[in-house]
Amino acid sequence: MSDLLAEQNLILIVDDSVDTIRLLSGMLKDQGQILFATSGETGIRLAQERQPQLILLDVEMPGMSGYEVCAALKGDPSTSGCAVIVITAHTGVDSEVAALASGAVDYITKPFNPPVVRARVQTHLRLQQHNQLLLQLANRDGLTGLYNRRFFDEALAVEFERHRRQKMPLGLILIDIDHFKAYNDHYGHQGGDECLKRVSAAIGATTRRPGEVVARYGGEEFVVILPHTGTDDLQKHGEWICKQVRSLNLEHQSSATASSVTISAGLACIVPNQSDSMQQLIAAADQALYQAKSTGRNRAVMGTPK
Ligand SMILES: Nc1nc2c(ncn2[C@@H]2O[C@H](COP(=O)(O)OP(=O)(O)OP(=O)(O)O)[C@@H](O)[C@H]2O)c(=O)[nH]1
Repeated sequence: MSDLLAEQNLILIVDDSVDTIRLLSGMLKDQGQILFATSGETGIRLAQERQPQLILLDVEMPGMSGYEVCAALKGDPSTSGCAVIVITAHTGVDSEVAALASGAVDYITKPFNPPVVRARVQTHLRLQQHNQLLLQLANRDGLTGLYNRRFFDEALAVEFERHRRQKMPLGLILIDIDHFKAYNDHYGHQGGDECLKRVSAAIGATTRRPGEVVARYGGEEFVVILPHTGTDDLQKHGEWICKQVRSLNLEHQSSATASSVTISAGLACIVPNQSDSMQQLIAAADQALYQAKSTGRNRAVMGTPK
């Protein structure tokens, strides 16, 4: 494995035996950065915090067993993407089946055969890299690098349900670049693409908290999901995004609004109840965006879900 690829890998070893951790760390030190935990509970916490590509997980541990830890990792969206290889002294078919049924991708028995351990780990790290690349291609917009519409639709559905359960306000911002057709006409399509990239980067840089999503919604439209955000904070956030784009000072000679590129933003917020749908939230933000456009552009306007 090249040094560059190895640098990007995080491998978590979860085993109550410090000797085993030492042995495995020695075998795998050139395949990635090694993290370790001596209990299942600590292993899960570390996996949530650090998102390793690969976890080597002992079956027999005091407290949670390896199978329980594996099932918990697979049931949590923040760790379900980590590949788990189960380690055990048992060589029976039943334990192998139990490991695979709990969500492990592979199974290594003690005593270790170092070349076999290294080869298996390397195979799964490569598969993980391919998976990550595929996910990147499936979820990201090619031009701007922001999340795409497909990812946004899924993320909003998840957040809507979460906020319904928690009875918390969910904020949404729809953004449209002002007079972008005129920008294309004046600066050419390639110039327009460059502008889209700069504006995307500015909007993307406004995300601060876990769960916030910035996506390209369509051609020159963007969308922001803001978890746990009520109307006051949403209004402030919308105005801040408009300001960040204005601060780019991208010349726009054919804009009827300003001498530089500006955006309009439609805002909407909802504490979803059983009968509300995410389409209502999107429609309210869309209606507010229309208002922002028709009342002068270069502003953030709040809508009301109906
Ligand atoms: N360069 C470039 N242009 C795009 C892309 N996607 C959409 N567009 C252009 O974005 C423009 C959107 O124009 P309109 O929807 O008419 O709106 P507008 O000119 O921005 O005017 P207002 O929204 O009313 O301020 C169209 O000319 C599209 O061709 C893209 O990926 N690259």
